[in-house]
Amino acid sequence: MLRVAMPNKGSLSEPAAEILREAGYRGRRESKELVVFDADNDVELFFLRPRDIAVYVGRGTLDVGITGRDLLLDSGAPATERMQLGFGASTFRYAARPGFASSVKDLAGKRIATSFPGLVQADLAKAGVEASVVRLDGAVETAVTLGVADVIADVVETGTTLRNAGLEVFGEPILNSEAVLIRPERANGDPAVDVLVRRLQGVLTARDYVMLDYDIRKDLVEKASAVTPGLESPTISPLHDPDYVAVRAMVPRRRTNALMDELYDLGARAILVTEIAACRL
Ligand SMILES: Nc1ncnc2c1ncn2[C@@H]1O[C@H](COP(=O)(O)OP(=O)(O)OP(=O)(O)O)[C@@H](O)[C@H]1O
Ligand SMILES: O=P(O)(O)OC[C@H]1O[C@H](OP(=O)(O)OP(=O)(O)O)[C@H](O)[C@@H]1O
Ligand SMILES: [Mg+2]
Repeated sequence: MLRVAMPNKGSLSEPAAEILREAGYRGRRESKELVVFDADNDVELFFLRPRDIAVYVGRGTLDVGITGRDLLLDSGAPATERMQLGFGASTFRYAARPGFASSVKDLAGKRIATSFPGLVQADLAKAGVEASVVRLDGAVETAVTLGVADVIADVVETGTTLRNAGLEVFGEPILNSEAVLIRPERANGDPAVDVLVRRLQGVLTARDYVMLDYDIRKDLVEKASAVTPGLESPTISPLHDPDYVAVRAMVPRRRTNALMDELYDLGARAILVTEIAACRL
């Protein structure tokens, strides 16, 4: 039985539940459910605090988990990334009142508030800077207003929270984070994990690609195939009219309209886009 750690709350919990559901696993019936047994897939899901997930997986108590890269690295737990999940993207950055500092080098002797002391200590050590780290549970942006710290280091997505607190980012981002699937560092190969990874990859592919179909004159098929090479190679099918063929290929969703324009200019007609519900590459 595969034992999976899932975030029970916070911004990663809904998209994490969603990607597992799309991959064919059972979800929670209500948000207070702590353990879900999915007999059909022989999987047990444990809903835990996002911050604790790397601890459980690092100890090998649970086989895999979904958490943020920032939480994984902050924990220092012996767990590693098995795959990126394409949601929960954010940066982890220093911020202060405008003009207070321009790089980590300016932080010597200063007080830095954060919920990620592990990440901050490591960044300060790398820069050879000595500063004091004030550990807070959340809403760290307010620490500067209240005089508890000079600087904060926190998760930034849109930057709205910082702006509202009158703060500005400075220096290089400490980390680019996103949701990741993690494994114990010393894990052995596990076929059940490989199945989970393949299923999740299928979901990501179905989200990122669409299926494109079109008809084109036979003499243009090489040119058209170069525009839509597909994953391996496009499917070319004969049509009743011997001068035409039908072409079918997966294309990146974000390029759909640009590719349709290009194909139309080339002479393709009956260009159709369809969603991919699921796939296994
Ligand atoms: N605004 C955000 N955008 C993207 N990811 C975020 C955002 N806020 C937090 N995260 C990510 O969520 C994870 C932290 O989860 P956690 O549940 O501790 O905090 P949260 O999502 O801020 O929820 P809350 O503070 O309401 O409990 C980290 O990996 C962090 O990068
Ligand atoms: O750049 P933004 O789009 O504004 O998002 C970033 C904010 O979101 C999270 O806070 P959350 O609302 O989870 O509160 P918290 O600080 O208590 O965790 C994070 O800690 C930042 O404060
Ligand atoms: Mg938060």
